[in-house]
Amino acid sequence: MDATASGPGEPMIRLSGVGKTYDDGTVAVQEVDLDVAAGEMVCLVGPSGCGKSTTLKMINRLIEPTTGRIFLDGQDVTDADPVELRRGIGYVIQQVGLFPHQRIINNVMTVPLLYGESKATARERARELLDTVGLDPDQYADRYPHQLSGGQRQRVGVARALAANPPVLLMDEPFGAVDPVVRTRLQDEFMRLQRDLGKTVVLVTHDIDEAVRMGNRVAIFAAGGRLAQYATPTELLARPADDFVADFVGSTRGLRRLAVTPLREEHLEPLDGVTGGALGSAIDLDSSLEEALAALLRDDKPMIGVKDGARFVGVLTPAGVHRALRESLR
Ligand SMILES: Nc1ncnc2c1ncn2[C@@H]1O[C@H](COP(=O)(O)OP(=O)(O)OP(=O)(O)O)[C@@H](O)[C@H]1O
Repeated sequence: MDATASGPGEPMIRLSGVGKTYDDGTVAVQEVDLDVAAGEMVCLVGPSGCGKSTTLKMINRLIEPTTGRIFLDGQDVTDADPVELRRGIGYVIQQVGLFPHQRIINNVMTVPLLYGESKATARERARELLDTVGLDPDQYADRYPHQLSGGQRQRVGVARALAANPPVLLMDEPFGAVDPVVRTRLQDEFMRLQRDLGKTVVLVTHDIDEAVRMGNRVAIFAAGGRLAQYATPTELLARPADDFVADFVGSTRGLRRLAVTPLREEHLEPLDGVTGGALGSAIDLDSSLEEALAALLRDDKPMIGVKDGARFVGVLTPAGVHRALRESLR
């Protein structure tokens, strides 16, 4: 296949044989091939030092690859001007990198101002973006970074990365510095935002749960910068490519599969003839299998009712959960 061909169906990001050997001889990334479709969220995951950040930073040329080529929307960017390139790619890092002595609004306005917007337009845009990431501009715009919680600062980082309206966002451990509860909430919010805005996202994490929860596809890196597997969460958990991946996703990967497998109407049984006493409290059809199984166990009933909005659509039994898991791979 001609990797330079552009056109419909072309990936938004393509890494073709991209590798990095640092000057001291460290092979951080072996030759990696990786396509990311437009609007897709891809998570790079793996143990410490396996080359995830290096791979991410090669996409916006903060680090120069030593081999291979990188295509953005069909264009070879390996020789592009790195500064120009970075303007079209949002970048979010764990430490957020806000200017400590500037108010939140000014931190976000930096980017539209850089693009030559007037102060008034930049301010308006920054306020909209704060609102988009769930921070009330009336309350937060005039604060300084140290007057915000870690999770709030992280949202400002996302707002600033969105300010140039880039089609692509790169995120390096964006939710790493916050506690687990805030982390889950930020993950949920960000997934909703990404779906709404249709951004193409590459996100680095060392947390396999975060990766399979958020990624449409997940790239698992192994020591020495080897791409061990690139697959959907369901494929990855059900069919690890090798022992390293199997070990990394863990012996409880069956449970992880429950979290990433949606419930479907075809896995339900009809309501007919079911007496109220056999039925646990109802769950929504858009639940994951994990939520469904948790509800079954909680109610200690042989089956649970499933609703689509206000309408009962059937009952789920443990056998239905099992069938759903098996069929999720077809
Ligand atoms: N400037 C550098 N010079 C030499 N080696 C480097 C340099 N930067 C990173 N490395 C090495 O390259 C390898 C990959 O580093 P990288 O930061 O990409 O890993 P990572 O998977 O993101 O790790 P972590 O999860 O710990 O952040 C590591 O062995 C690291 O020590």
